[in-house]
Amino acid sequence: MTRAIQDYYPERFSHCFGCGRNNPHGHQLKSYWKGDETIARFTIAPMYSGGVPGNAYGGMVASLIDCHGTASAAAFACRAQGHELGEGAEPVRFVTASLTIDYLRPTPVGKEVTITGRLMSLEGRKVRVALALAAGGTVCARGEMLAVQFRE
Ligand SMILES: CCCCCCCCCCCCCC(=O)SCCNC(=O)CCNC(=O)[C@H](O)C(C)(C)COP(=O)(O)OP(=O)(O)OC[C@H]1O[C@@H](n2cnc3c(N)ncnc32)[C@H](O)[C@@H]1OP(=O)(O)O
Repeated sequence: MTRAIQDYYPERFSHCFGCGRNNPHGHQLKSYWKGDETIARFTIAPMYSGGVPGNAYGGMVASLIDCHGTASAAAFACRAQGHELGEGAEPVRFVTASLTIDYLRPTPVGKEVTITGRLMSLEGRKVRVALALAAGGTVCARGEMLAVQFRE
């Protein structure tokens, strides 16, 4: 299988609770290209239940959208520079400056969900990404992110 976008993050930036491959206690979300968009798949464990059993709590939904969004921003920026992840220099890294989430309907636990990302705009260090989390083909939450390229 193709390497995930997060697998290209340098070691020192791979400790994120949501998507760091070096965080054994975290979710280790993996995001991939799907055509011109990005996709991640994840099954939320029942322990992340919200107030209603069977439904995920909102922070978990936001966390998945957040980590997929920053990975997508890095991939979109890389491709816009004319190369793919893993080619040439280290990929640029992005952090979330702003994230809005619309919770449209409950997100189930124990079932695979998909998180997709679409490039909205790219302007200097700023990348805007439209995000959606769906279960069984039904969109449960939408997000919009402003990711800013990290100044090291
Ligand atoms: C945590 C560090 C990790 C680093 C590695 C990541 C690896 C990946 C790991 C996975 C990560 C998982 C994901 C996570 O959880 S990432 C963790 C959650 N996010 C953070 O902790 C980020 C905290 N914020 C910052 O560090 C700074 O504010 C950043 C770096 C974002 C910008 O500060 P910086 O001094 O660098 O730049 P700037 O202030 O000149 O702004 C630049 C431009 O952006 C515009 N702007 C800024 N904010 C907003 C806003 N809220 N709404 C609208 N616009 C905003 C601003 O007007 C300007 O526009 P323009 O005037 O140029 O047109």
